[in-house]
Amino acid sequence: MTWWASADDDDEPEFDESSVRLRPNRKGNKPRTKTRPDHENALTGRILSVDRGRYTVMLDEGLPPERRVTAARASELRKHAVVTGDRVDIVGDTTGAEGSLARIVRIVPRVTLLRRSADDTDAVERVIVANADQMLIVVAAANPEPRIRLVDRYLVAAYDAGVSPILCITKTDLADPAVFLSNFAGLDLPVFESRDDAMPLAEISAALVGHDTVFVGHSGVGKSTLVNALVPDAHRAVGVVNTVTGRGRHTSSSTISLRLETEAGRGWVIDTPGVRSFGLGHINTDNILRAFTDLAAIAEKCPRGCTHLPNSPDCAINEAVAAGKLGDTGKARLDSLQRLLATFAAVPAH
Ligand SMILES: Nc1nc2c(ncn2[C@@H]2O[C@H](COP(=O)(O)OP(=O)(O)OP(=O)(O)O)[C@@H](O)[C@H]2O)c(=O)[nH]1
Ligand SMILES: [Zn+2]
Repeated sequence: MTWWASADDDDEPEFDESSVRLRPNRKGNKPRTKTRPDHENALTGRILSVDRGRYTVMLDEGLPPERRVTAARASELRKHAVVTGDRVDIVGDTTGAEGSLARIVRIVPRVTLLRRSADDTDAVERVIVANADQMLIVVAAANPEPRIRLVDRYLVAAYDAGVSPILCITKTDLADPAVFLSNFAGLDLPVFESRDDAMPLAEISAALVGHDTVFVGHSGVGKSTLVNALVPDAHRAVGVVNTVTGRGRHTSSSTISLRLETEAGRGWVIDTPGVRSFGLGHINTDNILRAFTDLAAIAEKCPRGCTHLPNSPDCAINEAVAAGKLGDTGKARLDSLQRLLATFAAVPAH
């Protein structure tokens, strides 16, 4: 379905994206505007960054080459979050000239939507990134100490959003990450180990080509170091965005899309310096199980409402593992699943 705003909206005043709040558990974020297919001249592009109501849009390839256009939401879209990674149609002044401002009149239906609650009890949710298909979770082997629970939260958020997680453990020069990594042995989780004097850039790049990968991780884990090594002009790109929007240096705390260029192809790195953890108030546990395809098939034989936790009566997965049917791998998988489900179960009801 296509959603259009009216053609004659005035540009909206500045609007702080962080204050856009959505009702919980709503599927997607579809603007409820009337269908107005009168934007035949609309150009489609991708939101690279958002800064207080101004969006930097990179037009699709084939359109004026990689033109970056500053745009604002048409008024009928103003209650709907438009976020980094969104694909949008824009009209009006799409020249990208200094001081020009185009209007966003349509959000192309999203493939994925990464959301978080402000905290676990928050009844509202925030949209972080649209259309990412991978999440690179960056943790340090030490300084700061890695936290299993935080990684679990990222994993739960990724599985819920239908985004494939990848783990990158940095600062392996400071500590051996083997014990920490053993916690994730049961997962289908590619793992990269990195130290700043020997970063596996070719391997990480290869995993990112052809994907939109959102990087998450606490401040200080070496995320910027990694992003700058992967995308050498990352700093320049940030500078360009700031110049175009004419705003200060606040983009360092916002989500930004950076183009990854490699000999093997291109991809997108979506840096999220401001997102430190994901509240899980909006999560649907079924989505966590769905990420464990092997176990999900067995869970079809579970009783209705089965939590699949260790004390769950007649749980088919627990029974299969206890009977040794899935071997050691199955046991590790179940341990991982149960830890993630417990992460969610620990969330207070609201
Ligand atoms: N020992 C060691 N230090 C590292 C490594 N990678 C990054 N660092 C250092 O860790 C500190 C934090 O690195 P950043 O890249 O700024 O980390 P960040 O996660 O982007 O943190 P913010 O910039 O605060 O968001 C810096 O002093 C880096 O030099 C590593 O592999 N080993
Ligand atoms: Zn079960």
